[in-house]
Amino acid sequence: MKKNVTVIGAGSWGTALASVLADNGHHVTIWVRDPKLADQINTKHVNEKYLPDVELSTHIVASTDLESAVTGKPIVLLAVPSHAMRQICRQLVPFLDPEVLLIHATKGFELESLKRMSEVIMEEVPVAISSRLAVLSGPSHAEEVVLRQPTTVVIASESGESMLRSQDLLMNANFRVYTNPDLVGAEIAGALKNIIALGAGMSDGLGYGDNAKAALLTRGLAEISRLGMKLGAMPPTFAGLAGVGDLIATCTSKHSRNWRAGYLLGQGKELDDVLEHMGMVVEGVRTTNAAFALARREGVDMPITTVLYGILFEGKDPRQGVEELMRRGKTFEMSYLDPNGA
Ligand SMILES: NC(=O)c1ccc[n+]([C@@H]2O[C@H](COP(=O)([O-])OP(=O)(O)OC[C@H]3O[C@@H](n4cnc5c(N)ncnc54)[C@H](O)[C@@H]3O)[C@@H](O)[C@H]2O)c1
Ligand SMILES: O=P(O)(O)OC[C@H](O)CO
Repeated sequence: MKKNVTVIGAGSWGTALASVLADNGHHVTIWVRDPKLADQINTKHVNEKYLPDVELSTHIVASTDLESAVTGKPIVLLAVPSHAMRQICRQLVPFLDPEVLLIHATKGFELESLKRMSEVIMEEVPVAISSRLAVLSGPSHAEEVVLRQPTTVVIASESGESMLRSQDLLMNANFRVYTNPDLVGAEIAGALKNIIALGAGMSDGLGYGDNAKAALLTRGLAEISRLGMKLGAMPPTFAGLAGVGDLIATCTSKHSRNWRAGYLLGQGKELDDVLEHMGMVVEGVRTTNAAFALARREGVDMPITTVLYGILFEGKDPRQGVEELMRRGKTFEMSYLDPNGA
Protein backbone atom coordinates (compact mmCIF):
# COMPACT_ATOMS: atom_id res chain seq x y z
CA MET A 1 0.00 0.00 0.00
CA LYS A 2 1.28 3.47 -0.87
CA LYS A 3 2.06 5.69 2.11
CA ASN A 4 2.63 9.35 2.87
CA VAL A 5 6.20 9.56 4.12
CA THR A 6 8.28 12.55 5.13
CA VAL A 7 12.06 12.44 5.10
CA ILE A 8 13.77 14.97 7.37
CA GLY A 9 17.12 16.09 5.96
CA ALA A 10 18.12 16.52 2.31
CA GLY A 11 21.79 15.64 2.53
CA SER A 12 23.07 12.64 0.59
CA TRP A 13 21.35 10.06 2.73
CA GLY A 14 17.95 11.72 3.09
CA THR A 15 17.87 12.30 -0.68
CA ALA A 16 18.86 8.71 -1.45
CA LEU A 17 16.22 7.31 0.92
CA ALA A 18 13.60 9.62 -0.57
CA SER A 19 14.52 8.13 -3.96
CA VAL A 20 14.02 4.58 -2.69
CA LEU A 21 10.63 5.55 -1.25
CA ALA A 22 9.61 7.27 -4.51
CA ASP A 23 10.68 4.17 -6.49
CA ASN A 24 8.34 2.21 -4.24
CA GLY A 25 5.46 4.50 -5.25
CA HIS A 26 5.06 6.28 -1.90
CA HIS A 27 4.11 9.95 -1.67
CA VAL A 28 7.37 11.46 -0.49
CA THR A 29 7.95 14.86 1.05
CA ILE A 30 11.51 15.82 1.89
CA TRP A 31 12.08 18.57 4.43
CA VAL A 32 14.95 20.82 3.38
CA ARG A 33 16.52 23.67 5.37
CA ASP A 34 17.82 25.58 2.40
CA PRO A 35 15.10 27.21 0.23
CA LYS A 36 17.40 27.21 -2.82
CA LEU A 37 17.91 23.47 -2.53
CA ALA A 38 14.15 22.92 -2.07
CA ASP A 39 13.53 24.91 -5.25
CA GLN A 40 16.21 22.94 -7.11
CA ILE A 41 14.68 19.60 -6.09
CA ASN A 42 11.15 20.73 -7.06
CA THR A 43 11.99 22.36 -10.37
CA LYS A 44 15.17 20.68 -11.67
CA HIS A 45 14.78 17.37 -9.77
CA VAL A 46 18.39 17.35 -8.70
CA ASN A 47 20.35 17.83 -5.47
CA GLU A 48 23.48 19.44 -6.88
CA LYS A 49 25.34 19.89 -3.62
CA TYR A 50 25.06 16.36 -2.28
CA LEU A 51 24.31 14.08 -5.24
CA PRO A 52 25.16 15.91 -8.45
CA ASP A 53 24.51 14.29 -11.83
CA VAL A 54 21.61 12.19 -10.55
CA GLU A 55 18.10 12.87 -11.76
CA LEU A 56 15.64 12.57 -8.90
CA SER A 57 12.07 11.31 -9.15
CA THR A 58 9.50 13.97 -9.94
CA HIS A 59 7.43 12.37 -7.17
CA ILE A 60 9.75 13.75 -4.47
CA VAL A 61 8.34 17.04 -3.19
CA ALA A 62 10.68 19.28 -1.22
CA SER A 63 9.41 21.65 1.46
CA THR A 64 11.07 24.07 3.86
CA ASP A 65 7.95 24.23 6.02
CA LEU A 66 8.29 21.67 8.79
CA GLU A 67 4.66 22.00 9.90
CA SER A 68 3.12 21.16 6.54
CA ALA A 69 5.80 18.55 5.81
CA VAL A 70 5.09 16.57 8.96
CA THR A 71 1.49 17.20 10.04
CA GLY A 72 -0.72 14.14 9.55
CA LYS A 73 2.10 11.98 8.18
CA PRO A 74 2.01 8.39 9.45
CA ILE A 75 5.73 7.80 8.83
CA VAL A 76 8.66 10.15 9.36
CA LEU A 77 12.22 9.13 8.46
CA LEU A 78 15.01 11.12 10.09
CA ALA A 79 18.27 11.41 8.12
CA VAL A 80 20.10 14.28 9.79
CA PRO A 81 23.64 14.31 11.24
CA SER A 82 23.88 13.16 14.85
CA HIS A 83 24.76 16.65 16.12
CA ALA A 84 21.42 17.96 14.76
CA MET A 85 19.14 15.17 16.02
CA ARG A 86 18.05 16.68 19.36
CA GLN A 87 17.36 20.11 17.89
CA ILE A 88 15.39 18.65 14.95
CA CYS A 89 13.33 16.48 17.31
CA ARG A 90 12.42 19.54 19.37
CA GLN A 91 11.27 21.33 16.22
CA LEU A 92 9.19 18.32 15.13
CA VAL A 93 7.32 17.75 18.39
CA PRO A 94 4.36 20.13 17.81
CA PHE A 95 3.54 18.62 14.43
CA LEU A 96 4.01 14.87 14.82
CA ASP A 97 1.02 12.55 14.57
CA PRO A 98 0.43 10.73 17.91
CA GLU A 99 0.65 7.37 16.11
CA VAL A 100 3.65 8.22 13.92
CA LEU A 101 6.21 5.54 13.04
CA LEU A 102 9.68 7.09 13.39
CA ILE A 103 12.61 5.57 11.51
CA HIS A 104 16.05 7.09 11.91
CA ALA A 105 19.03 6.50 9.63
CA THR A 106 21.67 8.47 11.52
CA LYS A 107 25.02 6.90 12.46
CA GLY A 108 26.46 8.56 15.52
CA PHE A 109 26.15 9.36 19.21
CA GLU A 110 25.21 12.64 20.83
CA LEU A 111 28.62 13.83 21.96
CA GLU A 112 27.54 15.80 25.03
CA SER A 113 25.41 13.03 26.59
CA LEU A 114 27.04 9.97 24.91
CA LYS A 115 23.52 8.79 24.10
CA ARG A 116 22.41 6.77 21.10
CA MET A 117 20.11 8.47 18.60
CA SER A 118 17.03 6.48 19.67
CA GLU A 119 17.66 7.58 23.26
CA VAL A 120 17.77 11.21 22.14
CA ILE A 121 14.56 10.78 20.12
CA MET A 122 12.74 9.10 23.02
CA GLU A 123 13.80 11.89 25.38
CA GLU A 124 12.63 14.69 23.11
CA VAL A 125 9.56 13.33 21.33
CA PRO A 126 6.66 12.49 23.67
CA VAL A 127 4.86 10.42 21.00
CA ALA A 128 8.00 8.36 20.32
CA ILE A 129 7.65 4.96 21.94
CA SER A 130 9.92 1.98 21.43
CA SER A 131 7.11 0.07 19.71
CA ARG A 132 7.00 2.69 16.94
CA LEU A 133 10.69 3.43 16.55
CA ALA A 134 13.16 1.78 14.20
CA VAL A 135 16.73 2.34 13.02
CA LEU A 136 18.03 1.84 9.50
CA SER A 137 21.68 0.77 9.34
CA GLY A 138 24.04 -1.28 7.18
CA PRO A 139 26.39 -0.86 4.20
CA SER A 140 24.73 1.76 2.03
CA HIS A 141 26.50 4.58 0.27
CA ALA A 142 23.96 7.13 -0.95
CA GLU A 143 25.87 7.49 -4.23
CA GLU A 144 25.18 3.83 -5.08
CA VAL A 145 21.63 3.75 -3.72
CA VAL A 146 20.49 6.60 -6.01
CA LEU A 147 21.92 4.68 -8.98
CA ARG A 148 19.75 1.72 -7.89
CA GLN A 149 22.79 -0.50 -7.39
CA PRO A 150 22.16 -3.61 -5.26
CA THR A 151 22.20 -2.64 -1.58
CA THR A 152 21.34 -4.50 1.61
CA VAL A 153 20.43 -2.83 4.89
CA VAL A 154 19.07 -3.67 8.31
CA ILE A 155 15.97 -2.33 10.01
CA ALA A 156 16.19 -2.86 13.76
CA SER A 157 13.46 -2.24 16.29
CA GLU A 158 12.24 -3.59 19.60
CA SER A 159 8.87 -4.00 17.90
CA GLY A 160 8.28 -6.76 15.37
CA GLU A 161 5.42 -4.78 13.85
CA SER A 162 7.55 -1.66 13.32
CA MET A 163 10.32 -3.74 11.74
CA LEU A 164 7.92 -5.35 9.29
CA ARG A 165 6.22 -2.04 8.45
CA SER A 166 9.59 -0.41 7.81
CA GLN A 167 10.80 -3.38 5.77
CA ASP A 168 7.65 -3.28 3.59
CA LEU A 169 8.02 0.45 3.13
CA LEU A 170 11.61 0.44 1.92
CA MET A 171 12.29 -2.92 0.32
CA ASN A 172 12.54 -3.29 -3.45
CA ALA A 173 14.54 -5.25 -6.02
CA ASN A 174 17.59 -2.98 -5.57
CA PHE A 175 17.26 -2.29 -1.88
CA ARG A 176 16.99 -5.43 0.23
CA VAL A 177 15.97 -4.88 3.84
CA TYR A 178 16.68 -7.40 6.60
CA THR A 179 15.07 -7.16 10.04
CA ASN A 180 16.95 -7.43 13.33
CA PRO A 181 15.51 -7.10 16.86
CA ASP A 182 18.74 -5.59 18.22
CA LEU A 183 18.14 -1.83 17.94
CA VAL A 184 20.96 -1.05 20.38
CA GLY A 185 23.48 -3.14 18.44
CA ALA A 186 22.45 -1.76 15.03
CA GLU A 187 22.87 1.81 16.28
CA ILE A 188 26.20 1.15 17.99
CA ALA A 189 27.69 -0.85 15.12
CA GLY A 190 26.60 1.76 12.56
CA ALA A 191 28.11 4.59 14.57
CA LEU A 192 31.39 2.97 15.62
CA LYS A 193 32.37 1.65 12.19
CA ASN A 194 33.05 5.26 11.16
CA ILE A 195 35.99 5.40 13.59
CA ILE A 196 37.58 2.40 11.92
CA ALA A 197 36.87 3.88 8.47
CA LEU A 198 38.85 6.98 9.48
CA GLY A 199 41.67 4.66 10.54
CA ALA A 200 41.50 2.66 7.30
CA GLY A 201 41.67 5.86 5.24
CA MET A 202 44.59 7.05 7.35
CA SER A 203 46.41 3.78 6.81
CA ASP A 204 45.97 4.17 3.03
CA GLY A 205 47.01 7.82 3.22
CA LEU A 206 50.18 6.79 5.04
CA GLY A 207 50.95 4.35 2.25
CA TYR A 208 50.40 1.16 4.24
CA GLY A 209 49.03 -1.85 2.41
CA ASP A 210 46.26 -4.42 2.54
CA ASN A 211 47.71 -6.23 5.57
CA ALA A 212 47.40 -3.10 7.67
CA LYS A 213 43.87 -2.44 6.50
CA ALA A 214 42.78 -6.02 7.14
CA ALA A 215 44.24 -5.72 10.64
CA LEU A 216 42.35 -2.48 11.26
CA LEU A 217 39.04 -3.92 10.10
CA THR A 218 39.39 -7.13 12.08
CA ARG A 219 40.74 -5.70 15.30
CA GLY A 220 38.44 -2.71 14.87
CA LEU A 221 35.49 -5.07 14.77
CA ALA A 222 36.81 -6.73 17.93
CA GLU A 223 36.88 -3.48 19.90
CA ILE A 224 33.57 -2.22 18.47
CA SER A 225 31.95 -5.51 19.51
CA ARG A 226 33.52 -5.29 22.95
CA LEU A 227 32.08 -1.83 23.64
CA GLY A 228 28.77 -2.76 22.02
CA MET A 229 28.34 -5.84 24.19
CA LYS A 230 29.12 -3.79 27.29
CA LEU A 231 26.39 -1.33 26.26
CA GLY A 232 23.80 -4.08 25.78
CA ALA A 233 24.12 -5.01 22.11
CA MET A 234 23.68 -8.59 20.87
CA PRO A 235 26.99 -10.06 19.57
CA PRO A 236 25.58 -11.47 16.26
CA THR A 237 24.67 -7.95 15.12
CA PHE A 238 28.39 -7.20 14.77
CA ALA A 239 28.78 -10.14 12.38
CA GLY A 240 25.89 -8.85 10.30
CA LEU A 241 25.21 -6.00 7.87
CA ALA A 242 25.31 -3.24 10.46
CA GLY A 243 28.64 -4.57 11.75
CA VAL A 244 31.09 -6.30 9.45
CA GLY A 245 29.01 -5.39 6.36
CA ASP A 246 29.22 -1.66 6.97
CA LEU A 247 32.86 -1.92 8.05
CA ILE A 248 33.77 -3.44 4.68
CA ALA A 249 31.76 -0.85 2.73
CA THR A 250 33.01 2.16 4.63
CA CYS A 251 36.64 1.14 5.09
CA THR A 252 37.19 0.19 1.46
CA SER A 253 35.16 2.73 -0.49
CA LYS A 254 36.18 6.05 -1.94
CA HIS A 255 32.55 7.12 -1.52
CA SER A 256 33.07 7.11 2.22
CA ARG A 257 33.53 10.57 3.71
CA ASN A 258 35.13 8.96 6.76
CA TRP A 259 37.62 7.01 4.67
CA ARG A 260 38.42 10.12 2.61
CA ALA A 261 38.90 12.29 5.70
CA GLY A 262 41.21 9.64 7.15
CA TYR A 263 43.14 9.45 3.89
CA LEU A 264 43.79 13.20 3.90
CA LEU A 265 44.84 13.08 7.56
CA GLY A 266 47.22 10.22 6.74
CA GLN A 267 48.72 12.43 4.05
CA GLY A 268 49.49 15.03 6.68
CA LYS A 269 46.57 17.46 6.32
CA GLU A 270 45.18 19.26 9.39
CA LEU A 271 41.82 18.12 10.78
CA ASP A 272 40.10 21.52 10.39
CA ASP A 273 41.25 21.81 6.77
CA VAL A 274 40.09 18.28 6.04
CA LEU A 275 36.61 18.90 7.47
CA GLU A 276 36.27 22.16 5.59
CA HIS A 277 37.38 20.47 2.36
CA MET A 278 34.82 17.64 2.80
CA GLY A 279 31.81 20.00 3.14
CA MET A 280 29.70 17.05 4.30
CA VAL A 281 29.25 15.35 7.61
CA VAL A 282 32.16 13.16 8.75
CA GLU A 283 30.49 11.42 11.69
CA GLY A 284 33.60 9.44 12.65
CA VAL A 285 35.37 12.48 14.13
CA ARG A 286 32.71 13.19 16.76
CA THR A 287 32.15 9.45 17.21
CA THR A 288 35.83 8.90 18.03
CA ASN A 289 35.45 11.50 20.75
CA ALA A 290 32.24 9.90 22.05
CA ALA A 291 33.58 6.34 21.90
CA PHE A 292 36.79 7.34 23.69
CA ALA A 293 34.65 8.74 26.53
CA LEU A 294 32.29 5.75 26.53
CA ALA A 295 35.19 3.30 26.63
CA ARG A 296 36.63 5.11 29.64
CA ARG A 297 33.25 5.27 31.37
CA GLU A 298 32.61 1.57 30.77
CA GLY A 299 36.18 0.39 31.42
CA VAL A 300 36.46 -1.16 27.94
CA ASP A 301 39.80 -1.34 26.17
CA MET A 302 39.64 0.24 22.68
CA PRO A 303 43.24 0.61 21.48
CA ILE A 304 42.48 1.73 17.90
CA THR A 305 39.94 4.29 19.05
CA THR A 306 42.38 5.56 21.69
CA VAL A 307 45.16 6.04 19.14
CA LEU A 308 42.78 7.78 16.71
CA TYR A 309 41.60 10.05 19.51
CA GLY A 310 45.24 11.01 20.10
CA ILE A 311 45.78 11.74 16.40
CA LEU A 312 42.56 13.73 15.96
CA PHE A 313 42.51 15.71 19.18
CA GLU A 314 45.96 15.61 20.79
CA GLY A 315 48.29 16.12 17.86
CA LYS A 316 49.70 12.60 17.86
CA ASP A 317 51.67 11.73 14.74
CA PRO A 318 49.78 9.00 12.78
CA ARG A 319 52.95 6.90 12.27
CA GLN A 320 53.66 7.02 15.97
CA GLY A 321 50.07 5.91 16.55
CA VAL A 322 50.57 2.88 14.31
CA GLU A 323 53.81 2.03 16.12
CA GLU A 324 52.04 2.22 19.47
CA LEU A 325 49.38 -0.20 18.25
CA MET A 326 51.96 -2.63 16.92
CA ARG A 327 54.13 -2.53 20.05
CA ARG A 328 51.29 -3.03 22.52
CA GLY A 329 51.60 -5.84 25.03
CA LYS A 330 50.92 -9.38 23.86
CA THR A 331 47.29 -10.36 23.75
CA PHE A 332 44.89 -13.16 22.92
CA GLU A 333 42.84 -12.90 19.73
CA MET A 334 39.53 -13.84 21.29
CA SER A 335 39.91 -11.38 24.11
CA TYR A 336 37.12 -9.38 22.47
CA LEU A 337 34.73 -11.84 24.07
CA ASP A 338 35.88 -10.44 27.41
CA PRO A 339 34.58 -6.87 27.88
CA ASN A 340 37.72 -5.96 29.81
CA GLY A 341 40.12 -7.69 27.45
CA ALA A 342 42.31 -6.06 24.80
N1 LIG B 1 25.65 9.52 2.94
C1 LIG B 1 25.50 8.22 3.12
O1 LIG B 1 25.82 7.44 2.22
C2 LIG B 1 24.96 7.70 4.41
C3 LIG B 1 24.55 6.36 4.47
C4 LIG B 1 24.07 5.85 5.66
C5 LIG B 1 23.96 6.67 6.76
N2 LIG B 1 24.34 7.97 6.69
C6 LIG B 1 24.17 8.79 7.87
O2 LIG B 1 23.12 9.72 7.64
C7 LIG B 1 23.33 10.90 8.43
C8 LIG B 1 23.22 12.12 7.53
O3 LIG B 1 24.31 12.04 6.64
P1 LIG B 1 24.31 12.62 5.15
O4 LIG B 1 25.25 11.77 4.39
O5 LIG B 1 22.97 12.82 4.61
O6 LIG B 1 25.02 14.02 5.46
P2 LIG B 1 25.30 15.22 4.46
O7 LIG B 1 26.54 15.89 4.92
O8 LIG B 1 25.24 14.72 3.06
O9 LIG B 1 24.06 16.17 4.71
C9 LIG B 1 23.72 16.64 5.97
C10 LIG B 1 22.35 17.26 5.91
O10 LIG B 1 21.96 17.65 7.22
C11 LIG B 1 21.61 19.02 7.21
N3 LIG B 1 21.95 19.60 8.50
C12 LIG B 1 23.17 19.86 9.00
N4 LIG B 1 23.06 20.43 10.21
C13 LIG B 1 21.73 20.52 10.46
C14 LIG B 1 20.98 21.05 11.54
N5 LIG B 1 21.57 21.58 12.61
N6 LIG B 1 19.64 20.98 11.47
C15 LIG B 1 19.03 20.46 10.38
N7 LIG B 1 19.69 19.94 9.34
C16 LIG B 1 21.03 19.98 9.38
C17 LIG B 1 22.41 19.64 6.08
O11 LIG B 1 21.79 20.83 5.63
C18 LIG B 1 22.32 18.52 5.05
O12 LIG B 1 21.10 18.58 4.37
C19 LIG B 1 24.71 10.73 9.08
O13 LIG B 1 24.55 10.29 10.40
C20 LIG B 1 25.37 9.65 8.23
O14 LIG B 1 26.32 8.90 8.94
C21 LIG B 1 24.84 8.51 5.54
O1 LIG C 1 30.31 8.28 3.71
P1 LIG C 1 30.37 7.80 5.14
O2 LIG C 1 31.74 7.47 5.58
O3 LIG C 1 29.63 8.74 6.06
O4 LIG C 1 29.58 6.39 5.18
C1 LIG C 1 28.31 6.29 4.64
C2 LIG C 1 27.56 5.07 5.14
O5 LIG C 1 27.51 5.01 6.54
C3 LIG C 1 28.07 3.77 4.56
O6 LIG C 1 27.23 2.72 4.94
